[in-house]
Amino acid sequence: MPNFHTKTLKPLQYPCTYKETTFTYEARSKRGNTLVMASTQGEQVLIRIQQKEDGVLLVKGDKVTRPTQASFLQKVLIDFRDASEAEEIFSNIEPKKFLHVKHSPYLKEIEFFANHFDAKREIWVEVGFGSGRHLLHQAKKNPHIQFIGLEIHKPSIEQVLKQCELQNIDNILVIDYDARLFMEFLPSNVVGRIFVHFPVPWDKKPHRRVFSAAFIEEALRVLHVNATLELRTDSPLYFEFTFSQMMQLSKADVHVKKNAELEITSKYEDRWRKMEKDIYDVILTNEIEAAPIPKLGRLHFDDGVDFAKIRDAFKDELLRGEGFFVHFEELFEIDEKSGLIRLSFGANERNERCFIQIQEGKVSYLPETILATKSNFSAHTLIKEWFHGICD
Ligand SMILES: C[S@@+](CC[C@H](N)C(=O)[O-])C[C@H]1O[C@@H](n2cnc3c(N)ncnc32)[C@H](O)[C@@H]1O
Repeated sequence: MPNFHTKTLKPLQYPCTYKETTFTYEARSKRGNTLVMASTQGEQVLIRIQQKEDGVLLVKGDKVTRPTQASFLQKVLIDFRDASEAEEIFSNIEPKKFLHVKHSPYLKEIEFFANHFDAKREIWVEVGFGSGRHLLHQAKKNPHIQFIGLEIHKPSIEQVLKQCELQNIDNILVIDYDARLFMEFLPSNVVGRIFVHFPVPWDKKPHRRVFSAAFIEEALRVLHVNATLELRTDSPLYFEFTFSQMMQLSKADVHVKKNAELEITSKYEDRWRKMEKDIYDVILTNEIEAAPIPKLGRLHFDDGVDFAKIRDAFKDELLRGEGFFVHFEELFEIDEKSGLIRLSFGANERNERCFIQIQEGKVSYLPETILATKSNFSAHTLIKEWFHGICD
């Protein structure tokens, strides 16, 4: 992440503009950290100034506001450095130092699936596509199918997008998102096949596996009748675990194969075969048409709150619910009536890091794009109760 270190920053008068960047306000926390709200070319960026033990200030972009291009963050930091006449001790904010996943029309953000994705043709999903050999092979062989590739490893994403470009493959959408939570974003009965090939076995921490009762339930909802959820693994423990999860369904059509050949083998499969390991397939066929679900909206607050009351009651606090949590991390004050709360919340597997902005009593999330997934909604309800507990 771009950042610079300095011993001094000249205070700015807010709001002010320097070159193409506008600095709107500054907010301070009791821990001695500062946030500066900046915007450039229509993008909002929060700058975080952290007081280090040796008196040095670390200035960087806050992770919560992610501009669409890393270069915007660099620009804002350069303008802030110059506007506040900072003398850098260390810096890596000059352009061209950061590599990021290349822009591609096939790389999508979760917002796309929440608000714009229209399932016009049958969808096949591959979870954790890795080198992408299987995904690319299937996409070339089935041009009438819309593929969605889920992966959390950036170099693998980069590699598959490059192959799509080189091989003119236009029926794969790629998303950097945890597969355990992704299915919630798909409509019911639109998917023909879900491939989970050689998932990380997590033999010592089975709760981290992609497969769980909740994952199977969501997978069955998105699969159309006669469509399949397919696990391929070299781990006997993963195989037994998945099979027993499927056997807990009240009715299930499950097929099991050992050492079946596929048309294409992945890098992992090649490795296990060389080691003469057994390979297991577990294939669950969906037999039930699921009810449609509404599109996921965004979370928002209807009621106002009193910032001074919240500020006086605030402490670093962790609240837990079933499968979700809310962590109120730090409160920043802009003035008597306005401030920001930095928090993380949502599913235990994948949480949102964001701010709650309170300005003249009005409450909103920053960024505004927090989606009402099941876990986020439960956490949001807990946040509202917490506000009511303090303000009522
Ligand atoms: C062992 S590799 C297998 C890759 C590929 N399927 C193959 O057969 O070669 C597992 C892959 O799953 C990805 N992965 C792990 N957990 C994931 C999750 N929760 N959601 C999406 N992808 C995940 C990893 O980044 C990794 O690329």
